[in-house]
Amino acid sequence: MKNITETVLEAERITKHYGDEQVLDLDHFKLYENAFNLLLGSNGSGKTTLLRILSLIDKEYEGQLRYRGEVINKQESELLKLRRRFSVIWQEPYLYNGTIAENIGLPLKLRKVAQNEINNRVNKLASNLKISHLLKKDSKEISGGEKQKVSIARALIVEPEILFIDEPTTHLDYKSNQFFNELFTELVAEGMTILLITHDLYQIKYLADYITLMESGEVVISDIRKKVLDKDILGNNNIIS
Ligand SMILES: Nc1ncnc2c1ncn2[C@@H]1O[C@H](COP(=O)(O)OP(=O)(O)OP(=O)(O)O)[C@@H](O)[C@H]1O
Repeated sequence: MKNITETVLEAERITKHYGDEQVLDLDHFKLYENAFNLLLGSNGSGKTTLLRILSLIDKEYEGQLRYRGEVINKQESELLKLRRRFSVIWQEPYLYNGTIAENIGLPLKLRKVAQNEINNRVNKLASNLKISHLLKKDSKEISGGEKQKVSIARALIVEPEILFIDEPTTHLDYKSNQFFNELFTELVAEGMTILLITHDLYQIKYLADYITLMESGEVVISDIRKKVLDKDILGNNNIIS
């Protein structure tokens, strides 16, 4: 059993409102370093809302976040520095106008990496992800599943310290799902921290190191996989698809 001890991100007493409606009321949330962290909960329980806050995309909340023990300052320049260490893969992939190669290389371009190095890294990653045949295509010319693979490549190209993934498997076939499950597991073994929102039974039963279960904007269970599964939460069919 893996030793899960170091937290890389922590959220303390976070609340979030949309208008008058309170959608998050979290006492504490911990993201464990070098671990496969899963976030579970039924539709509307607040998972994506929490992911947007932890990945520093949404700063309209009350409470505080800590990165490696230090309180995160909400100043834009500070947030940008940290955001550059994170990547997010969304449930609905969004590609920009241009070729697939340009889409995958964009985060490196924004980080002012030289074009020949961008080309080399894009080619290598595309080959690893078995999407080299898509590189010259226009972003409007590919299927939903292919778009999701490209958005995964765009997230991985910067070799993020933390990878946030919001249910990426909707558009993927069985084999592609297996492929990415193996890939994400390897990335964690190599030192990446992953936070994955999922309803997928296989990922819950076999891939998770640490599981947090949300209900109505609150964390109701938070523990290592074995202890959570011992509580038999999977009987709640709103958690798994
Ligand atoms: N932009 C928004 N404006 C108003 N309410 C919102 C907005 N985004 C989310 N909500 C509400 O916040 C609550 C939490 O939504 P969230 O998307 O975080 O849930 P979730 O657990 O990710 O759900 P799902 O499994 O369906 O993706 C829901 O009640 C939702 O209706």
